[in-house]
Amino acid sequence: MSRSDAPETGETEGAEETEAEGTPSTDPIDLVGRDLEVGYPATDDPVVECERVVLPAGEVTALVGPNGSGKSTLLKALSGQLEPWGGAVELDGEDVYGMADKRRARRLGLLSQERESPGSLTVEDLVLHGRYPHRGFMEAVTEADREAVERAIDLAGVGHLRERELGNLSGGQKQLAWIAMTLAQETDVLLLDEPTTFLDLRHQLGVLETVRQLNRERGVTVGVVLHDISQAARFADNLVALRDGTPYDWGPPDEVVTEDLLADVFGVEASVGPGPEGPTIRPHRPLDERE
Ligand SMILES: Nc1ncnc2c1ncn2[C@@H]1O[C@H](COP(=O)(O)OP(=O)(O)OP(=O)(O)O)[C@@H](O)[C@H]1O
Repeated sequence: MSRSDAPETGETEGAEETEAEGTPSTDPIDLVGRDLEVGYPATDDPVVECERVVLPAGEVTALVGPNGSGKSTLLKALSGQLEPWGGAVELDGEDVYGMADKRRARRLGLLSQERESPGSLTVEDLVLHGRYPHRGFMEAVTEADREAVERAIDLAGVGHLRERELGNLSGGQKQLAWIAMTLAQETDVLLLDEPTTFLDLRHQLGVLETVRQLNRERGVTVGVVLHDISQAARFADNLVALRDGTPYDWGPPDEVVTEDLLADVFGVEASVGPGPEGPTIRPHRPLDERE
């Protein structure tokens, strides 16, 4: 990793837990991975190896890299959903894999790419699933749950779909419903794996603006996998660029997005120049002139 000092910014390692169990914190919280080795039952070797990665407190960090570079795997490991073979993940100094499941789910929300739910479930019922960490499967829905569901439905803009069954929705509509479910968890940390997949441009921008709003107004720490590096550079405070399961570089987009990165990580020859909202990437040859 070439920028070992950058993510130290804002880290509050070992800070004392001040909030009541499970209550969303108002203080931003760092999520840190150390000496991670992450693999799957079907893999002989780890597919992600990472000495150190930090999602700085109260900031938005985008994970970028080519297909298969380990972005989803790293995000799952950081979320507490895929226990690393080696190393540790800590949230504000607390071992994420040592937390009780309910506590972890109240603090870390993951929008995964792997989603399963009965097609007969309505959008509103799906969003209510996001409240289970707060009330347990057997407990009655409270007024607080109802209010959180309404907030999440409103933020994701799926009010008009609330009675619709998932099985009858388009890919983009389903995506928004899953985003609403994740938002209903109301966690300190929000981890989103390709939240803009299936969405048209208006909804892509809407989802990213909503995430930014939660970050700005509630101090939510965000980790997000985005495929469009230009969009990631405009949107995020920090980028982590992965190559072959290992961070190649990390830091502010202006520093990370370089011609070397595009060549070494993405295999693309392009020039990078300053732009009004972040680096501008111009491929050396238009796509239609390539072989
Ligand atoms: N469930 C699994 N079992 C075995 N190997 C897996 C599993 N999921 C992912 N992998 C492997 O782990 C590596 C990293 O995959 P991962 O999905 O994390 O990459 P990614 O950067 O998110 O890719 P993409 O951009 O295509 O979504 C790949 O080689 C992939 O084949």
